[in-house]
Amino acid sequence: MAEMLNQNFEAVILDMDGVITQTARLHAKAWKKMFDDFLQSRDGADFKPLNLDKDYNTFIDGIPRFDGVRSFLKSRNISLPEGGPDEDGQEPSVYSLGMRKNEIFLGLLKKEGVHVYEDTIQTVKKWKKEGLKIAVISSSKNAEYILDSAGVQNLFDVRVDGVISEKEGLSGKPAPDIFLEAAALLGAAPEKTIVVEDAIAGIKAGKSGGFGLVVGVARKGEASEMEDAKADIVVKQLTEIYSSNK
Ligand SMILES: O=P(O)(O)OC[C@H]1O[C@@H](O)[C@H](O)[C@@H](O)[C@@H]1O
Repeated sequence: MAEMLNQNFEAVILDMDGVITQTARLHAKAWKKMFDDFLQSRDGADFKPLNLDKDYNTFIDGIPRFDGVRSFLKSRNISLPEGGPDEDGQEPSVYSLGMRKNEIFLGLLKKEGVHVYEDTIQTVKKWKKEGLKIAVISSSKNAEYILDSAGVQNLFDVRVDGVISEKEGLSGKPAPDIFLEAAALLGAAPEKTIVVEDAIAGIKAGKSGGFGLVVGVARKGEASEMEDAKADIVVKQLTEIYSSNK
């Protein structure tokens, strides 16, 4: 592994939820609660609940909020209106379901707080000392708030999140746009840049963007799906990567 990193990389771009902060689990919990409530009210007691391993990882994880709603509904052949901030909120729509999920997510964040993964913080500090430029990216519109709450905002030279992506018209993962934008802002060529991801959509985005190394972080042992998505290396913790970048 050290050999693979011995290639004079200039920069690292890390995903936030699940790589830097322990918030991926809260997103998953909020999505499940929102969709299970919706499916139950639509289909009654026999409803087929959202399966976190299959449905969440395949259709929702890592992608922008309303893309996640659309993608899961499509997987169940459910069609809903788009809706929007001006609707009365009574009828389910892509917008109202997405906003309901965010309400549940923010409630969980408030209750549980934001915690970081120490292996990531330690590794980022080491990379910074070695002279690598570091960016954080996230599909989430809550990224700035989460990084601030965790007190780690200053570790990163650049941030491209869900709010910025919308403003700039960037396509969501698995499109590579968010990573390419972060690399451009860092002034680093993609082939000289490492991408660190925990979601399959993010690994696919890193690969299609032509990044020099795509690292999958499989904290719960989901390594084989990451290998299938062509991650260059898969680790359980970032401290497994020991590079002097020389
Ligand atoms: O709804 P938000 O906070 O803008 O986040 C969108 C997505 O952000 C990603 O980082 C998460 O992995 C997804 O689960 C989440 O749905």
